[in-house]
Amino acid sequence: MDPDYLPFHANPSKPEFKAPEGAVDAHCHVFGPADKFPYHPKRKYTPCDAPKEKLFELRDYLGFSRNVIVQASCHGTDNAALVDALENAGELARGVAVVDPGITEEELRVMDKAGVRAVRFNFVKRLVDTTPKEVFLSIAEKIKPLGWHIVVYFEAPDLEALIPFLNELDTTIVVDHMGRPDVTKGVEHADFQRFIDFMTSNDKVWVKTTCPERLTQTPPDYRDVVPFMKALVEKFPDRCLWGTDWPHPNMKSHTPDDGKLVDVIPQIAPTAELQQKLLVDNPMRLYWS
Ligand SMILES: O=C(O)/C=C(\C=C(/O)C(=O)O)C(=O)O
Repeated sequence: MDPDYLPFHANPSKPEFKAPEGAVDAHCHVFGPADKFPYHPKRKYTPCDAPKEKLFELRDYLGFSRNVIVQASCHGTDNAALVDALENAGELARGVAVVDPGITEEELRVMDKAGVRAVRFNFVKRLVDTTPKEVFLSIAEKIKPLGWHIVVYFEAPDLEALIPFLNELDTTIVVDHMGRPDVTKGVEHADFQRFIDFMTSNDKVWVKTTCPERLTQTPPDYRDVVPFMKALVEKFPDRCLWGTDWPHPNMKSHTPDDGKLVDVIPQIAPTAELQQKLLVDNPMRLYWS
């Protein structure tokens, strides 16, 4: 593991918040173990091993029932660890893969059978090299027959330039980590309002109200991020997802306590109805329907 990154929390606290029956951790990863699922030679970071057994143990400990496991850049387009976890979890997990443009229909069918329901387009420059938009568009065409959607990961300054490309994608789009707003600018700043306007004018766009631990300027206090998460849940209650982002790769500021992340949920979704949509209805409609 890269020496300056922190491993995931060995003993997270038990959350005070009781998630509703069937709650879904809709953004998490499995890493390695490296001796069985090696990391990509062109990766930009090396995480600590974070195997499926630890993820499923955390799921149960936090009071959740299902996972949506997202391929991370450290495994590149080798989705073997992801597929292994999906096959082990059966109906309790779905996946988001990262694929090459040359992927075959048969390879896609195998992934779909395992539980993959989306591909991920990563635009975060510290994680991946630039992929030509034509390549992403060709992948978007290939997944259409399967009915998969597209998860996108970008940083707030990139949104304006990405909008024309995102508008070309005629499928559901799910934005990771709220498009990574700069929380020092406040909810009313033009940057976050641009994201809200983008979601308002495109009902195909969903958002993950995730990663206060990455966005906060006051770790491990996440109060500066809550207004952003809460605003999205209130404005788009039927198009929000929540996740732990376990095992929290590339964290340097602190080691997130997953139990404390769960306890942020009632601050952003203060009613049982909003919690049901955020944690059960929305992810079930998108990944298990
Ligand atoms: O885990 C996350 O979702 C966030 C990060 C990493 C990745 O998503 C990835 O490697 O694909 C990050 O911001 O470093």
